[in-house]
Amino acid sequence: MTPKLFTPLPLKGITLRNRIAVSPMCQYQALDGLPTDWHPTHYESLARGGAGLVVVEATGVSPEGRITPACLGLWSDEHAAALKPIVEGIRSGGAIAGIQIGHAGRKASANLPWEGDDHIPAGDPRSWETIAPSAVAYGEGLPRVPREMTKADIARVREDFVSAAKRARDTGFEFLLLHFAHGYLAQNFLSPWSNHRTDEYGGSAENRARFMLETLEAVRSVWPDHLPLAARLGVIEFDERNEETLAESIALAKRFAELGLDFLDVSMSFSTPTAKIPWGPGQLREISKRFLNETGLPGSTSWNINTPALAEEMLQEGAADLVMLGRPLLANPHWPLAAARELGLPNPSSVLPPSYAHWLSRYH
Ligand SMILES: O=c1ccc2cccc(O)c2o1
Repeated sequence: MTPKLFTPLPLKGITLRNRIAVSPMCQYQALDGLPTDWHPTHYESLARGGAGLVVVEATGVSPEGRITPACLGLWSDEHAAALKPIVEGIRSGGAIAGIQIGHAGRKASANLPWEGDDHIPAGDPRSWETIAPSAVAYGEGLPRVPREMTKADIARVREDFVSAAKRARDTGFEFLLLHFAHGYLAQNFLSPWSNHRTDEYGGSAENRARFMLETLEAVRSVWPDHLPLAARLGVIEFDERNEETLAESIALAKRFAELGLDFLDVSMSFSTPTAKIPWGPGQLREISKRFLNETGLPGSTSWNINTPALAEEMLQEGAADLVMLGRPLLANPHWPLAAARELGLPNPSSVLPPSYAHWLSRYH
């Protein structure tokens, strides 16, 4: 029988050829938000390696929304045009082209992970002002206190998401993933760790979710109905209020579905350096299963899904409809071939393009 990992996944008007997605992974190779020679090769090789969906990395909806100065951006028509060859390369490799758009909030203006993974000092010409719901720093290597956002800031950033979504649409991306996780701006609004506002954007769960709800609704109005609109949501902080946070997140995901969200990627919140994250194989498996069961949304999850067998188990038990893989695909862009062989897919090399597959099935 065909392993579920290699069955197609219809999502609105598109169909993924299998359940393997390249999770958005920052490459830190951009210049002023524009792709360099690195990006087309990186993304096309992953598509040619057999993944069903390739999601381009966290892309800033504005210059100050980037995590680092080397992150991609989608704040101008020039940026959109520069991403077009990457869309075409992913498609020519046989995969669906997706993109994650976001704003880094209080984690913005940072050095590359291998160059400190910390805030660029305020006096450094490479740095920029960071903004967030409240003037509360993340801590540890990201100690800068962000400027509290005004209502005008909130409206501007929401419109930046809408503009980036329109550009992603017009550039040919067919899967849009809103970055509502990992301690970035949208998560900064949702989390009590970072949101101490006393206006309608702070306090209750409803108020803390307002930025996400308003942004989702605004993006939905410009994202084509026949294309899947997705969100990566940080559903748990791994702090003292996990059950409360999970209940709030499930209620929020149901509201997302009412507003037209088509797909949910279950991830972590990363709002505090004190989080006690239970690192390990399939660490979000049970949480993701609960989310998909209780919300009725199709979805995915990630984080240490590090073997084909684990990926297949998670799909079979309904913990995910799609697995978002990061490091396994960095280690081996042809991971789908290894998985096809391990899971016993008939003619496993068929997951690769004919120029590779033909020879892999001959001479033995
Ligand atoms: O969304 C993101 C973007 C960058 C990033 C980098 C390291 C670990 C992560 O979880 C990340 O998540």
